[in-house]
Amino acid sequence: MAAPIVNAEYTKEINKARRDLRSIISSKNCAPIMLRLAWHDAGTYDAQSKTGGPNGSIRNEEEYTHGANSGLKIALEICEGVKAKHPKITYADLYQLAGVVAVEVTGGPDISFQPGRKDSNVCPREGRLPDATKNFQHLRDVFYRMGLSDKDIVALSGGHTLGRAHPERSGFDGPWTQEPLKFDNSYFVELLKGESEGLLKLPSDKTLLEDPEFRRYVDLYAKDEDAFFRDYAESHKKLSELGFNPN
Ligand code: HEM
Ligand SMILES: N=NC(=O)c1ccncc1
Repeated sequence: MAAPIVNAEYTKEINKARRDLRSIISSKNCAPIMLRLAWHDAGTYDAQSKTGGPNGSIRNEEEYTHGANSGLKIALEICEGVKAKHPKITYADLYQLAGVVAVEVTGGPDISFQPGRKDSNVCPREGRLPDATKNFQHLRDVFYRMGLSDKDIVALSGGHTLGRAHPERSGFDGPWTQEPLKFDNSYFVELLKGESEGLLKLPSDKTLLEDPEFRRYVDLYAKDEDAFFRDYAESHKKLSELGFNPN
């Protein structure tokens, strides 16, 4: 499929869709699942083969039925309503815009959004997203494959400041923080606190404490929310533009 021409008309549609997404995500309290959707569309990227990535392919049943994507059809259906109002916007741009708005409306950092992603119906094989039961080596294997760094891995894991796990989706249960609709550095504060009644820590979260390079960033972000916001915004933008060269 061709990349959209990002002219004044397309930019106007993006701005209208951004306003619609702000209203919908705020009123439905669905920021967490919208952020997860954006991350799952982008997180399939393979830098070596230049396949996968933020291209809207997750809208296809072949991909949204992957185990790691369990529950995401809810977010896809919400996006369909916005797509119907703004048909010229690609799914690839729409999902990444939803992710940026989800962070914004929950009090997180502003993430600059560059439109122009093209859609693809080529679905990557299952298994490109990280496995919550595995450790720091697995995280490096998956994120390095995308072309991301240790700092990106820790900063982006801070996305778990939002939302919760659902037993029927992943087998895990519960929120990571006391305020799962507030984007802040509490994921890292809780990580350093250790086990807390009712709060979740995945094995893939706890592994960030075990590796000295990861641990350095956990300590920084728990202490300095501005540093977390700065690095998160940079890493989120990188993730949302994997394989995409804005003109
Ligand atoms: C580092 C590797 C990661 C692993 C292994 C992982 C794993 C998981 C799992 C198992 C869930 C629970 C799904 C459910 O039961 O609903 C989840 C939820 C979530 N993840 Fe991740 N995740 C990772 C990274 C990320 C990243 C990079 C982001 C975004 C920047 C993110 C954002 C979210 C959000 C917002 C939720 C909550 C969704 C909801 O409330 O419906 N995760 N993650
Ligand atoms: N954010 N990541 C996820 O939701 C997830 C990733 C991998 N497997 C299950 C769920």
